[in-house]
Amino acid sequence: MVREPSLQPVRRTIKMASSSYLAPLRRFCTASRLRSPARRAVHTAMPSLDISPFLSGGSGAEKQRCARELDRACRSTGFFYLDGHGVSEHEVQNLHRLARQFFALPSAAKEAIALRSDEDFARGYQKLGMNVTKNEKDWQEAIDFFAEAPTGSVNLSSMSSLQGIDATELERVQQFVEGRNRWPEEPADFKRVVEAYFAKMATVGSALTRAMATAFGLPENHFDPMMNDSFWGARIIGYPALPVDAPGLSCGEHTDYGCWIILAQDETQGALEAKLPCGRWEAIPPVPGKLVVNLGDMLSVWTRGHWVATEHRVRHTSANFRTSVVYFHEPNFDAVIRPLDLSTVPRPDVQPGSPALARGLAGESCVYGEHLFARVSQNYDFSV
Ligand SMILES: O=C(O)CCC(=O)C(=O)O
Ligand SMILES: [Fe+2]
Repeated sequence: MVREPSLQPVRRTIKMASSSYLAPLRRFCTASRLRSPARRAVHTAMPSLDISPFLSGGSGAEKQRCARELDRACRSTGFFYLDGHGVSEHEVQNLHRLARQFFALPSAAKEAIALRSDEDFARGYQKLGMNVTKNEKDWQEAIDFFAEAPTGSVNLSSMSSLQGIDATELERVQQFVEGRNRWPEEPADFKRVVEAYFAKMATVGSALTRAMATAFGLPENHFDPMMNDSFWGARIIGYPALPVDAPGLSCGEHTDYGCWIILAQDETQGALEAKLPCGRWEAIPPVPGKLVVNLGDMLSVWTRGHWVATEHRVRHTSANFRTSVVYFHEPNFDAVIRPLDLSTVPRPDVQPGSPALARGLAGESCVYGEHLFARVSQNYDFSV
């Protein structure tokens, strides 16, 4: 017999937070302000989580502890370091080596896999200035990847905002969903290594999702129907130093769109920054052996903002060429996301960012693909 998920523990957890959600955030901001600058330089105020209980068969007690820690981190900072993820430091360094080799190629070789406005407009290489955040050019180049949905496998008719749109626009969504990734021929082992890394990230993302279900007192597989065909995304990003007179940033202030964003930074210090609940920007330095995780907008919908999709940005001002490999573990494209508990008071300061997200936060259904498509469509400037 399939047991109906009990929402009781969820209600309890979320209600407690809704009445006093600012308290842990205030504590966090005060505590991190009190740290000495020297301590902050080598360490960081961000929490750490060991996900291994959910990746490699931990005991019930270990999983409960991990889920509690996850809940705490997601309510306070919305950013945390990840241990026990199964990726060695050697693998991460190898990724960065390949990324640096790719970005060092002559532009013709990189343009051979350019992202194209007449194809799916979202997969492939973007030269410097092509990526845009909030209408400002980002000082970065990148290769973007998405899941490759088999033809006809995604149910676009479930997307309410698509019902009134014209055929051309619908065709664009279809092209986006069913597009194919563009892999460079050089470096020769790029595709093999990167695909293997993405496959590992998919298992890490699933483990985080099982931990989330446990944190809410739900069966571990509760989110499977919405996440079992993840429309994942990934970016391999190269950042030259940000010129002092650049109009934008290396990557402008934003929240990410889906669920779990898993970041492998290179060794550059002080580039990635997250906005703490008190409004202060905090550097997220790389820590050897650890990955960084932040939360996307759909986790905000499920929890009505009590798990924080934290704003972040990159300001890479030192002279080296920085690389970062970002994996987005996301819901299925046509997944319907609704708050887990409609009696929870939404957190008042969450910015909707798209009509679909606004509906989700208000408790109506929000189809992930609608939100994603709305946000991704604003990300590129094809005129450069
Ligand atoms: O470069 C980084 O470390 C983060 C980039 C980022 O936030 C993004 O691509 O969404
Ligand atoms: Fe991001």
